Amino acid sequence: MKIALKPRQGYFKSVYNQVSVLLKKNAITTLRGANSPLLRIGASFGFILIIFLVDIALQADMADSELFQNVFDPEVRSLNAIPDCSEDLYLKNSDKKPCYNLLYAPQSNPYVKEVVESVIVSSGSRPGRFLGMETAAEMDAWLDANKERAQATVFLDVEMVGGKPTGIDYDLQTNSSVRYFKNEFQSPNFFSQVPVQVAIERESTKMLARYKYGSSSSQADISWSVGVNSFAHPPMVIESRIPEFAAPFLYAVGMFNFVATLTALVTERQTGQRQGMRNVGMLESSFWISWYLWEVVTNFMSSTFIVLFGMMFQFRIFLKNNYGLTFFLFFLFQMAMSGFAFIFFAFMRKPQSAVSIGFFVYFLGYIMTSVILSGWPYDGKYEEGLNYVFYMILSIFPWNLLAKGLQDFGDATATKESPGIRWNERSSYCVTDKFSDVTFTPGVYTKPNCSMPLDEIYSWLAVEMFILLLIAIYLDHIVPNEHNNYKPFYYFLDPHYWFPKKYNGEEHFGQIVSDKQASDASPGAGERNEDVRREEDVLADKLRRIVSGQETTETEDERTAMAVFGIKKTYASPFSPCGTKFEAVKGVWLSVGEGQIFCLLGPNGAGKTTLINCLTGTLKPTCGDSLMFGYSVKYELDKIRTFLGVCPQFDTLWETLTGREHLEIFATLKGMSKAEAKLEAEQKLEMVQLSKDADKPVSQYSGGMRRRVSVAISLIHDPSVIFLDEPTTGLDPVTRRHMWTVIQEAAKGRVIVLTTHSMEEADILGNRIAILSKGELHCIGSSVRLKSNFGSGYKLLVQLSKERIMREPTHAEDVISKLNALVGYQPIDQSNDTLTYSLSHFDADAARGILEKVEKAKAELGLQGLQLNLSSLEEVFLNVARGQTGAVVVGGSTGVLEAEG
Ligand SMILES: Nc1ncnc2c1ncn2[C@@H]1O[C@H](COP(=O)(O)OP(=O)(O)OP(=O)(O)O)[C@@H](O)[C@H]1O
Repeated sequence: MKIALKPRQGYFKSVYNQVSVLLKKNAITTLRGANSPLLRIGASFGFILIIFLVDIALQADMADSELFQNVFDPEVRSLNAIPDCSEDLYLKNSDKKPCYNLLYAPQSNPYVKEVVESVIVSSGSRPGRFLGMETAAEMDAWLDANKERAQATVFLDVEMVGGKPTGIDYDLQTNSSVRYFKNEFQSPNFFSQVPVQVAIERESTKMLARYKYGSSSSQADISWSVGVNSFAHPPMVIESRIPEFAAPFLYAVGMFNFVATLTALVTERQTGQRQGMRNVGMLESSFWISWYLWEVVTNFMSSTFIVLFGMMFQFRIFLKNNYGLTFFLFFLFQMAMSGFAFIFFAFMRKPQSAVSIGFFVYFLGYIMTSVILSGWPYDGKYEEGLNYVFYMILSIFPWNLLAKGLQDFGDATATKESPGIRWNERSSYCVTDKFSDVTFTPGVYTKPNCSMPLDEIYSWLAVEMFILLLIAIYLDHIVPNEHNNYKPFYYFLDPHYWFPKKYNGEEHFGQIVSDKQASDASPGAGERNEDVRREEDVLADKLRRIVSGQETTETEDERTAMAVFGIKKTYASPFSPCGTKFEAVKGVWLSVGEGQIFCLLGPNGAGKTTLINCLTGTLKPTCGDSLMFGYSVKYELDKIRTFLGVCPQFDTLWETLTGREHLEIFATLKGMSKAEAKLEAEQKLEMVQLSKDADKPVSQYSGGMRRRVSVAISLIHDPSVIFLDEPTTGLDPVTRRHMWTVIQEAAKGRVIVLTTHSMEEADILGNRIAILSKGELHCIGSSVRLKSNFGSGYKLLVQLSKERIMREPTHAEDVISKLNALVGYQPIDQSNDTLTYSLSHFDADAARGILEKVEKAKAELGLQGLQLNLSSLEEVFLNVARGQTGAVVVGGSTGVLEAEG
């Protein structure tokens, strides 16, 4: 029958209430958890501190240089000596051949030779370091063939008048490679060109003077000494190089939030918390909105702290640029990174991988940002050729935009006089035109040869943060989740996704009926236990009546408040459609009446949890469906969830939330108001005897206490159908008995499906019991019925009088023959004075009838005692479990749906 659904809140009200409570959950778990805000604030502070210290270290390093010191009397450097190409200039060629200080030409000219020899002597060089040639072309060819072997070349053209040299023209070429040695980049001009030039000029002049005035003339004695030094100067202002190295550190702050968000999301899914919330009716929109808003809150906080700490440490990029601009850059960057975290979430199964993913993303971003900081592709040429493609592609990654923004902020505050960027200049400061066309206004920062101004960066990041969220939601639908549920990639194109198809009972159940007919006709179908077969037939008849229109899903029928029609579940990897498939549940039919507790027993791996997951909508069954109070699980799950309570096999609780907070959150998700949720939490905590510990975090609960919280959650908001998957695991005997009372109380007017490995529990609680093994139901019925069908049934134990047997040796034979006549069988065992009769073929009434007959003859036969025993459920369970190997004892049957036991 269809039950009236509880009045539901409107969609927007539901979303509002659910989002509020989910935000509260996120706030509490973050505040109390390992990802405490202290860590996030600490990350902002820590990285800004690192930037500050690195800046100080760099400034100290620069301060050693003469440039940054007061120089009153600069040191004069003598330029007389030509440095040795190997020892002073470290000219190393790859083939390790000797190097030369100077190549000269023409070597056949005696005046040239004279000049060069004087150069060698005056500069104290080794003669082997000078190589003579004939022409300039010869020297060029030598240089081409001998890389990095010569420091300089000189071609001297000697003018001759009257057989005497009167003047010299010379061409000097020097090696212009800049080399790093002696801890600095050495200027080739200073180190080689000027000394060679000075030496050639000096010795040429001396040689010309000697020939003009005669070598003995005093006029030929020319003194020549050159030295260089810089101007005396005040120290140069040491400029901060923060913009050059801060980007990776500030990017790292954003990665903290990224990893924290990813870990929290994946943990929520892996532990089953997300599914648990879905089971009580959490809307997908509430889930995503709550996470998104939570990201807004945390990223707002984190960005504010970055800016505040930056200002506290007196960084010009935070002090001189508009605060709003720096804040927005970090905030929008972090929001876009949250979008990336949501995307990774769709693919991740283990929260531990979040850190590795974080490292990978950081490393990727680090490499990319190094390129961005070199100025490409956000320069004036961004529209040229392939540049535009890279411009677009690189802009997709938020870290590149962060690096560009930081670079602009840095450039705008490069010196103490730099004005920084003001709010209303966020677009105009960046000028694409070539430098020459740019108009500079004093006090206004202008960046020439620039594209992607801050305004555009914000737009890109803002669009990204929404688009990445949409992509993440889409991926969340199409990537198989932890239960292998997923939608086809084109799901949003299917009109039924937006406007659900009206569910047609006839069409839908018609398919199940024809599948049933086909399976009945298959070989081995007749070997099923008769009770199981009868259950199937009764339910299949009901379906046929629904299909033929004689009955509707709403037809009053208390015995089938919940009816399961041929549920099958096959597990197969969606990534390998050709892989092996495994049928965990092989077509189960069963019904549970209103007010009944239905116990589902079975060995490990029998398929109990899979069946329960199919019935609660956690798993999509491969075939079949189920009606709960007239509603189809396949088509009307959202309605069913309003009257469904689920206690999963494993507790899906948040370690940092208290028992009370759990109950309040789940009650609100189920649609209760704040005040109602509070009251409900109080009542349920009392019901499971947790009131005393209600305000302790779950991390301080024992296994049994956690189990009780899970049971309490399943009882919230008066559900009509409750699934309890091993609810009493880990409870002590006293608490377990109390829990049994709770379950029995809860069963009134409801349907309870319970799985347990405790036979005692099933015996006491179960109105009906079914044993599932290897995905198939092997028996179904009351405890008594199962015991008589699958156990050794009833046994009658008769105790004879010991004294009489001693006195009259024939007495025993006499009594046995009379008893045999009364019972109708021979005893199966006779030990001392006790006879055991097997009544395995008798049902409870017949066995009781025999007991009564023997009871009446008790005095006449002089019997000491009588006992009627029934085999235990454990024996039944073992028999059925063993029965899979062929030893099942199949008993007779009476009606299936009668209220037995
Ligand atoms: N996601 C899955 N993919 C593949 N096989 C699965 C999956 N989940 C369960 N199974 C398999 O289905 C079978 C039934 O598992 P299920 O958890 O339903 O058993 P169970 O009766 O609840 O066992 P237990 O008493 O140990 O809880 C097992 O063989 C299990 O290995």
